[in-house]
Amino acid sequence: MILTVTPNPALDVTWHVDRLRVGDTHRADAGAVRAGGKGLNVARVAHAEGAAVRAITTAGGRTGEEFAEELGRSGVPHALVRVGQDTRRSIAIVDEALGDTTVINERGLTPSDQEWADLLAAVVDALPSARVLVISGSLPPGAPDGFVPLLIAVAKDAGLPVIVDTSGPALLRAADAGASVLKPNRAELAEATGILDPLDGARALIERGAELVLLSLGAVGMLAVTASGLVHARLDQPLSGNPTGAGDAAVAACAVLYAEGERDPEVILRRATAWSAAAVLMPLAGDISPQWPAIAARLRVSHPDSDSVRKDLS
Ligand SMILES: O=P(O)(O)OC[C@@]1(O)O[C@H](CO)[C@@H](O)[C@@H]1O
Repeated sequence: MILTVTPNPALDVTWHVDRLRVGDTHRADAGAVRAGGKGLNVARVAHAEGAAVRAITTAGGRTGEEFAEELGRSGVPHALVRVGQDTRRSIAIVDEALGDTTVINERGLTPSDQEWADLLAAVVDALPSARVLVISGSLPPGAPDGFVPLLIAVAKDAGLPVIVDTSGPALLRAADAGASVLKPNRAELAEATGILDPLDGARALIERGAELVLLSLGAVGMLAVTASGLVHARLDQPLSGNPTGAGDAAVAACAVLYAEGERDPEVILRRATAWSAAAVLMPLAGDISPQWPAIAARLRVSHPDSDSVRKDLS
């Protein structure tokens, strides 16, 4: 079973508009509302692809009620820790003309010390039936610095690999704690490490203790960086659509393969890049197109040296 934990879930609202103009008034059909947050999207995608999953997260207030109802309807196996604060919202506005998406993420409200302890206990309870732990998404303001390292430690003690997709200082802490896989995008990597060169940034995470860094690069595809080398995968032609949740689909692919015992970075990178691109074709985060095997067949995969990667990324 793939166990996901989302410390800062969101009620996702997605609007589709013909053309987004800053400062203008727009009319849209009723927005689609989903129980979101990165770990929820990972669980949805893996569940839809037939994997056994369990999504653990918090829910509170009126938004939390709506979140819990939608999650119940989705059929994704889950456990909710009830908290006193309202679940935050995340707004995605898809510009149909540009094929681009603007996202506003509320920062989220801080759970109490007891609620953090309840969330940790829910994860610890589920660990015995898990084959991989996924920690995904931002942390709410005021989150304890030690929360992500503690989750990694308990999972590693139980013999499980841990995949982490987070941002800010938590990304560095996850590397220091020896996460098996980290999946930053270019901006998150530069912000967390303070290193502008993406290759040097990814290698800094490996030196700190991560085994594999999957660096998502948008239209340029994805890079797998390990202590022993580099693999690059990209599509022959980038796809346009809604990229929200594309990174979560990559994490889902990685989690499914890790749960099956796969550890080859190239195999993982191929599936992650294909699922990520297949997510862009779907209107809502948390879904991937059933066309993903055809997309996988269009991948160009290489084992480049550092200089040619840098040229590609400049
Ligand atoms: O604030 P975070 O946790 O970084 O991102 C939250 C979020 O934008 O990410 C998902 C898409 O990846 C959405 O479902 C979700 O609401």
